[in-house]
Amino acid sequence: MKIALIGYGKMGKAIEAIAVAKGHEIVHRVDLNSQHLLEKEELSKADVAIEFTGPETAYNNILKCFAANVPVVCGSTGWLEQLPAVKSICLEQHRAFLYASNFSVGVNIFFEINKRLAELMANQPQYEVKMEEIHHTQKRDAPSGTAITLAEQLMEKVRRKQEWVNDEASKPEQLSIISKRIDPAPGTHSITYTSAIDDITITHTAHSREGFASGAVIAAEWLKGKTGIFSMKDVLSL
Ligand SMILES: NC(=O)C1=CN([C@@H]2O[C@H](COP(=O)(O)OP(=O)(O)OC[C@H]3O[C@@H](n4cnc5c(N)ncnc54)[C@H](OP(=O)(O)O)[C@@H]3O)[C@@H](O)[C@H]2O)C=CC1
Ligand SMILES: O=C(O)C1=N[C@H](C(=O)O)C[C@H](O)C1
Repeated sequence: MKIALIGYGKMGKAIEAIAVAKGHEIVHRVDLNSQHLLEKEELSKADVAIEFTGPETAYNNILKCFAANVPVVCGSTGWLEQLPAVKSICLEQHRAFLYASNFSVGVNIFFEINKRLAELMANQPQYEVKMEEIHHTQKRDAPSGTAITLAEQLMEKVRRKQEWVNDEASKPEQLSIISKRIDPAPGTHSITYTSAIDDITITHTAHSREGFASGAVIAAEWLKGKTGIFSMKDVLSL
């Protein structure tokens, strides 16, 4: 498979190592100095694009992939307000798009555990709940995209929490997400339910970027030749 890597930083390089080891060809490595590779004629040489740049650039890069009719796997976080627009353009233009706030198999299983635990806690108001995420100091967005996904899943079930705040909660209906930036943490997410009697904590700790990168390559292999909007739940049949 011919892959265009849009974003050739920490993730782009980790994805390249795994893709090449699996026999894929990297046809473009796009960073800030090689924006011409996002032109239609260049991008359309790829079977699939994998986009890991950052919050300010993801939206335009995805639209460039749509313009070139290249399926796009996007892992950039911090741009979720533009996600509805991307989805409607994808459907209008019959393109292929797969977004995940976290591509690791472990975190996608953790998402399912989070939903089930939240379901069990829905009618247990004696438990207060809060979240914590820890990442390296180069991370530009807070809270992490993964933490936002976890918070949204939790609030869907635990209706006493109505909004997340990236701070200590000041109102009972707020869900606190505390963000810590400590090197070299690749990504740790915890959810803790606390009552007067006990605590329950679930934690996912990434040991490296390998899980995110290999999940993105699996997603790209899966997306090639498809049309529509997908998630890792589709890829992993969860
Ligand atoms: N969904 C997931 O599983 C994961 C998501 N992420 C997310 O992925 C994103 C990237 O993370 P990471 O690799 O650590 O970040 P880095 O800062 O290491 O890399 C970002 C790369 O994007 C490039 N870039 C910036 N702007 C553009 C642009 N307009 N077009 C093309 N390339 C551009 C940068 O180029 P230059 O070097 O020239 O500045 C750099 O190569 C973040 O949003 C992060 O949160 C990270 C890990 C896992
Ligand atoms: O920027 C990172 O590094 C990571 N970003 C993703 C996020 O915002 O959730 C996924 C992972 O935790 C690493």
